[in-house]
Amino acid sequence: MNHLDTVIEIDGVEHTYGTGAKALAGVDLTIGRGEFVAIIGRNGSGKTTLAKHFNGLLRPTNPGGAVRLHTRDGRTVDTRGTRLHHLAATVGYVFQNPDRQIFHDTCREELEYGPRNIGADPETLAREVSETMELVGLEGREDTNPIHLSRGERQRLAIASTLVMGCDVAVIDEPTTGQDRAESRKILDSLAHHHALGRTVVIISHDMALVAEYATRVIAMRQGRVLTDGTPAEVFSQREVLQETNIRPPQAAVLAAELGLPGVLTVDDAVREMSAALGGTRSGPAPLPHDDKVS
Ligand SMILES: Nc1ncnc2c1ncn2[C@@H]1O[C@H](COP(=O)(O)OP(=O)(O)OP(=O)(O)O)[C@@H](O)[C@H]1O
Repeated sequence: MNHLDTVIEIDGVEHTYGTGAKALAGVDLTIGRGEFVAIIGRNGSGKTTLAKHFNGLLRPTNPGGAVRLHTRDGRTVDTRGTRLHHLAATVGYVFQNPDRQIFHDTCREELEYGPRNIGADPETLAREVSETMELVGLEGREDTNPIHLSRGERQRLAIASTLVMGCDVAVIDEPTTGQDRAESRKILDSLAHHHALGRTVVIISHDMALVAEYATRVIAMRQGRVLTDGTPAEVFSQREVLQETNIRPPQAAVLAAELGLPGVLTVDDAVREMSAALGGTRSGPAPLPHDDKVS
């Protein structure tokens, strides 16, 4: 990836909390424009601490560590020494608990608040609010009080209130925790629509099936360092490496690997590959002959 494509640069970053807990033990990576990145790893491996460095919510605690953002207008800003609201124009952050960032009496006011503060004119504001409500599947709920939304809808509203700011990178900490399958999918679909507009998305997730389906890049963390980093296919094929951080690849991938079908990540991939292996069509699974051995 060339320098122009880079939007976030993490350079030798360590972070030790005041309690003495060393959450990041030396991280180097770059996030490129247009990536859909999933950060994975067991509890306490440093995912949230790393993600909070992306927009200056946390800063490196080692003098040699640096986080630099490359803005759309060609500037490079170091998060150390730059005020949070300047950094927020490039990287928006959605917290794990949506209720931490919902304050207004209607969804419309919730979405209008940020852009109005940075001087959006009424016409642009109205258009952006309506486009973003549609993007997250909440169209028609503009006048609803957020307390009447389900938890999943509030999560989508919190995401929308970040996306509406037009930042280059949206970082969402555990967007699907506590959501059922259908709602998790709606949340990830919203992020996929945003990504399709050319934006960069970074999620922290424990849901490997969704990570495999939506992310273009997976960064696995272990004990404050990057354990492995690559495409979902590359990362999830390293089963022994992932075991070091207690991550099990998506079940479809594990099953397919056991059946000798590498490169499978999702249930759809598995159906297609198994169907082909059994001599069926690519459009659906062939019936399994009774005496056929598939392993
Ligand atoms: N505010 C804090 N003060 C002190 N220690 C902290 C703080 N936040 C996190 N830690 C510690 O830093 C380490 C990394 O935590 P972090 O929350 O970044 O990990 P994580 O991978 O995001 O975990 P989880 O999946 O549970 O959210 C852990 O040992 C944690 O206890």
